[in-house]
Amino acid sequence: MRLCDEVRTTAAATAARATSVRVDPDAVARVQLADADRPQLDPARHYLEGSAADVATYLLTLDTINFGSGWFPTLRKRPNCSGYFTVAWGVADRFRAHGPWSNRELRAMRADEIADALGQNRDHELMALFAQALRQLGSFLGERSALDLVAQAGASAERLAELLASGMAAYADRGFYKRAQIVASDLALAGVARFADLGRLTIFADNLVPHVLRLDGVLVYDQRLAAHIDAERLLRPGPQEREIRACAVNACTAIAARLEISEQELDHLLWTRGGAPSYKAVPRHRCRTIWY
Ligand SMILES: Nc1nc2c(c(CN[C@H]3C=C[C@H](O)[C@@H]3O)cn2[C@@H]2O[C@H](COP(=O)(O)O)[C@@H](O)[C@H]2O)c(=O)[nH]1
Repeated sequence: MRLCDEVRTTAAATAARATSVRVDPDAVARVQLADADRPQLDPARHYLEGSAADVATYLLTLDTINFGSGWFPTLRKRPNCSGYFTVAWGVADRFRAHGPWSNRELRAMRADEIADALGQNRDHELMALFAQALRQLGSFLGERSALDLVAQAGASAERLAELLASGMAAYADRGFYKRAQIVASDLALAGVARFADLGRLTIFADNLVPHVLRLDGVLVYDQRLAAHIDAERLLRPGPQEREIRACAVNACTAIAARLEISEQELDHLLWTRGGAPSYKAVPRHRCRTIWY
């Protein structure tokens, strides 16, 4: 089964038997999106000014460590930056100062080096996970560049996601493949790759999009789960956080179809909406995982 079909099938099955989360069909029908500008990458907090090859390497490097939301409250953030933007900006500044890490340097990546680049404590456990994921990327690439990998995917975002998910345990987010899918989306947003099938992608199931859907009434959490999250207690990886992500994927397939936009575009609109103060004021679920 193709990757995007696996995600949709898994999400529909998980949502159908979910016991802690349900999708409110009336709220699905009411979702409206402001005419937010088209998805774009912030050019200050992302490295977009280099050659297409270096920007592609930057985004593949960044999306390999585009996780850790369960630890973000413990990260040292840059001013006015969320956890993700702190990481994105830190990697961008490393590329501006020293250029990309070579594949050989990725294979030798240590927690100390990535922690220093991101301005974090060297003994932070997320830095060890980032280093491990980057070492995997260096081994997976071998002597290939990011653009070599894109060429191998033959203008297919789904094929690129499949190459990543089958090539690295760090991308094998079974049933969701959030980071494997977002790589193609980010490469396309940066204009360094073109894909004919971005419409095949699902949303990128993280913790922010479901949070926006919850506050907009689309996802309804049972009382115990809601109380756990509102108390800012960590959610263990497992059935409940998978139900949250699966119901978000499932709901967004329906919302995107109704609004006649792609799930990739819907994801960005909802994710961007999640950056608003009213959404940030309410706790979202925190799960310490390498998937998001
Ligand atoms: N669904 C979805 N999840 C996304 C992104 C992005 C960034 N995408 C870039 C592309 C275009 C935009 O302009 C962004 O610059 C990060 N994340 C996830 O969010 C979480 C962090 O959140 P916070 O704690 O607030 O930093 C974390 O799990 C991270 O993995 C996205 O687009 N969609």
